[in-house]
Amino acid sequence: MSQNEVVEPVIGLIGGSGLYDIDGLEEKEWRTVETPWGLPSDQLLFGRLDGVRCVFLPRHGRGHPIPPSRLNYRANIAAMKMSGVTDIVSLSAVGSLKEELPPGHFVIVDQFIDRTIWREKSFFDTGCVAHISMADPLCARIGDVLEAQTKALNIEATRGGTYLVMEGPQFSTRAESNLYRSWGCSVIGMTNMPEATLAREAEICYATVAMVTDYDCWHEDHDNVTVESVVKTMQGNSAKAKALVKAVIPALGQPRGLCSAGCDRALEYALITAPEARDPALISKLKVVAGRVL
Ligand SMILES: CSC[C@H]1O[C@H](OP(=O)(O)O)[C@H](O)[C@@H]1O
Ligand SMILES: Nc1ncnc2[nH]cnc12
Repeated sequence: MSQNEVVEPVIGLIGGSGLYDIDGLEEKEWRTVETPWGLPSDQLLFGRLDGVRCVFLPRHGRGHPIPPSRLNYRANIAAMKMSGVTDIVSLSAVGSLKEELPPGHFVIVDQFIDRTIWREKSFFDTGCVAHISMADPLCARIGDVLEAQTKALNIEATRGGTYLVMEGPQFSTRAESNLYRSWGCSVIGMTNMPEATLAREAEICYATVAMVTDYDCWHEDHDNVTVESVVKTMQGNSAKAKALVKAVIPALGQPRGLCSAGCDRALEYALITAPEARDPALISKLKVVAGRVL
């Protein structure tokens, strides 16, 4: 990868609760992509929007059969990488932890607090150890595009905010919800970690549009979150989300240089295992996500 390299972006879209397809895709084709970590949540939908190559994955599978803790996050991200994806936009339903972020509002998240405990969080393992930086876990370059396009479309959106990732599948207790509020978190959901970490390990730029569907369970003037309330609000959100996607893809899809935020070089100084101490079987799996540095 040279500093003068021209990248022809391929845009990955991960659709969350209530977002199971993309409007306006041409040359559409669902394809099975098998990875060294198994199968992703579903087939991937390949297509083009305004000539830009796109790959869509319904995070929980079509019909939403897979809960957050059982998603094969490694296969989902590896399948994106194997499909040539350079930039991922994650679309996620979230609860609001702040009065000023009402249902219908979008948050272009810039931080995470990861409270998940059951998930495989790295492609790397015994036989090849890597430590990437997660100081800035989301791609600010994609964030700039999302911010500009929400403004252009008059979508109420906030740039910046911390997404608390809980294990689920149960929603939070009120004490937990208030604890996360006291930590200054903006929104809560169950899926964006380890998705974002794995994207960074795979050197794919990743940004999240968190679409507020409810006030979780802390707000005295609002009912506690239910699946029904999430689905209902997402039905209202999905037209806006689809319009945003349609605007963002051509903006992100222009040929460019290396990512100004550096996500595409995340592994540059991350590997610590000496070549002679590496496990050949693991290295051969890792080639599809980290081949650039192996
Ligand atoms: C259906 S409510 C809970 C569910 O919705 C969110 O999913 P996603 O991030 O894929 O939109 C949340 O994280 C939970 O998985
Ligand atoms: N309140 C909430 N908690 C966790 N995940 C959510 N997804 C949508 N609303 C949520």
